[in-house]
Amino acid sequence: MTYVSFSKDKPLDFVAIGRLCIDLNANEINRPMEETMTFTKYVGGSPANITIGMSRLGQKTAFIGKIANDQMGRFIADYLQRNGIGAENVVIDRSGAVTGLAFTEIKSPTDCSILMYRDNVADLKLTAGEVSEDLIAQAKMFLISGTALAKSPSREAVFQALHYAKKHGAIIVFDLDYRPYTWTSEEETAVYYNLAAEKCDIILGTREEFDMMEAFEHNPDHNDDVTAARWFDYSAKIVVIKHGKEGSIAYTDDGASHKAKSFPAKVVKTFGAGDSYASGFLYGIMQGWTLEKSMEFGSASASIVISSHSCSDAMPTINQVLDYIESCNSGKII
Ligand SMILES: Nc1ncnc2c1ncn2[C@@H]1O[C@H](COP(=O)(O)OP(=O)(O)OP(=O)(O)O)[C@@H](O)[C@H]1O
Ligand SMILES: O=C(O)C[C@@H](O)[C@H](O)C(=O)CO
Repeated sequence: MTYVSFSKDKPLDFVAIGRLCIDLNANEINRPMEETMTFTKYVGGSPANITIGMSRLGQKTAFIGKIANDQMGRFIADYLQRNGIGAENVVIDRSGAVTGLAFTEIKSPTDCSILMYRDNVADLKLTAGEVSEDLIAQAKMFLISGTALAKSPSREAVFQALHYAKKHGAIIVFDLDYRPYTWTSEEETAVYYNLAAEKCDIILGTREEFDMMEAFEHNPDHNDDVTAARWFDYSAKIVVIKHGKEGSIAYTDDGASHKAKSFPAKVVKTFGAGDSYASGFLYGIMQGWTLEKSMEFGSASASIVISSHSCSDAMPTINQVLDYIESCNSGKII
């Protein structure tokens, strides 16, 4: 099934731009963070998680970003290298910026939150001049993540990268990834998200994220059909609206749509669902699978990750996802 056409002769399957951070996930779970004493450190950052997921699924990947010139930055660089993710355009900050931290609070399997330390972070200091056109020219698929639009110079770096991706015919994905604490106002967010989304072939977001983008639009019922239709007037070929445990719905520019259920999960934490869903879904689209099969693969990938303590480390292989789907369909996992 071909919803989007990839340039087969390009050497890289997937390149993303945005934040490389550190997740510090509480070890003492099912309690507030005030009572948490220890954390486990993982590489994090939504676009980084998605890239790690694509790499775990056997895709040739690379990342564009900026890391701190300290132990955390070197931890991230080493992890990318160990996971086969090209880091030639991961720039080391020299201004004394730090690594973004995401402390996760797991009060219960359904009550999780993230405390993000985002002041003076290296990832938002990537400049347009540091973005490699040559690297983006090699990518079949190029992903941007909304949080990178939150501040300059990262904002300009993303728009320059979008220009390169359009120029070189990459399929452009926008994972909305709205994190309010990184923005000054919903209006500012909506303006920049909409400007970026107009250039993208595939847009993935939650109902709430699309609601934020529709601050100046008329969609009082938060209707998914209305949301999707808007983007087919621009560059979009596929629009995916995620609804948590209720599943997801995807639309294509030929008027088709498909609703997918979520898979059963022994939920440890809810976050990481979106990143793993994205890597699984995008993997399916790259293989030429149908919406239905791609959404199934993404949904199963999400259930695996939310049943795990980490996001990045838990990103599954192809066989792990296929085994999970088979186990659910045969009733071994309910
Ligand atoms: N509790 C759950 N049980 C099973 N599957 C889930 C659950 N929550 C989410 N998912 C799966 O993950 C997909 C994406 O989840 P969600 O809609 O929460 O995205 P998100 O908010 O971007 O995720 P994140 O929490 O990582 O930011 C859903 O469409 C569903 O397939
Ligand atoms: O995206 C972030 O900065 C936080 C992530 O690293 C974390 O794993 C998460 O929230 C995944 O969605």
